[in-house]
Amino acid sequence: MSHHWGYSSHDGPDKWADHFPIANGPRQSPINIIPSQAQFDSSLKPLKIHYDPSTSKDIMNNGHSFQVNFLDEDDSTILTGGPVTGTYRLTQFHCHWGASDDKGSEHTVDGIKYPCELHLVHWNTKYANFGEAVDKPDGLAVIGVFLKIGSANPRLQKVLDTFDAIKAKGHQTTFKNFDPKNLLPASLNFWTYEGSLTTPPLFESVTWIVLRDPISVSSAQMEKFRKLLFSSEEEHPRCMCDNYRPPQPVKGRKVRTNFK
Ligand SMILES: NS(=O)(=O)/N=C1/NCCS1
Ligand SMILES: [Zn+2]
Repeated sequence: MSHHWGYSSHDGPDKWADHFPIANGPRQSPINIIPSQAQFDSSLKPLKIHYDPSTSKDIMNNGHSFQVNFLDEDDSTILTGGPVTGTYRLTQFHCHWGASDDKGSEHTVDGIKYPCELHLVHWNTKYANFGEAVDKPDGLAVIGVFLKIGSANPRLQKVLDTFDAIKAKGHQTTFKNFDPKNLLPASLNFWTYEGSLTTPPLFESVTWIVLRDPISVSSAQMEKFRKLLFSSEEEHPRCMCDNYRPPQPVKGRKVRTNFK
């Protein structure tokens, strides 16, 4: 039975352990990244990202975030290299953000919160599909990209333009020929560590690849994220914001980097 969870005081991150005890596990995400304590690892290979825009399918409001879904029946849109072994297929991307520009990211850097964090979710093709991979220790690889307040980002605009159509929970609309590679910063310098989903069921199945450099987003664009709703059309409207989990205990884990 799927347990209801959310981000408010009665069903938010502080309550998740009630139904998902792994919330207090040894490799939970997100974490606060401390660059001075991260270790350069020369054995890390360059991150290889091959995304085919024709695999983008639709965009939906799942009541926790917006989510862009991809066709993942073949190796058209994949991640290889970096910290991962083998081939991981992109299945979806989504974001986490705050009610104001001073918070919203899940990972933090030296305690700094960004207003938004993008997650590109990939699953290991050694497993048959996402559902098989999602709870395996090497099942997923998620690329995290920080968004920083600055000039409006034209590459986000196609996503933002769908928000009126997916305002309420459960709404979905087609979203074709979108290339998520355009949402990545110029540099693929990253921090990597072994972690978990940051939303229930919080499986400890994610190799995190957090890019060092942010992409830009304007305050006006952030205001459009905040017009989305956690609630369905029948419910009292609740603004979709502060849908982020705060940093979790590192518990001795090492964070590696591919840059000095
Ligand atoms: N935020 S997250 O990407 O770690 N959480 C997820 N839950 C299901 C697929 S990705
Ligand atoms: Zn996420």
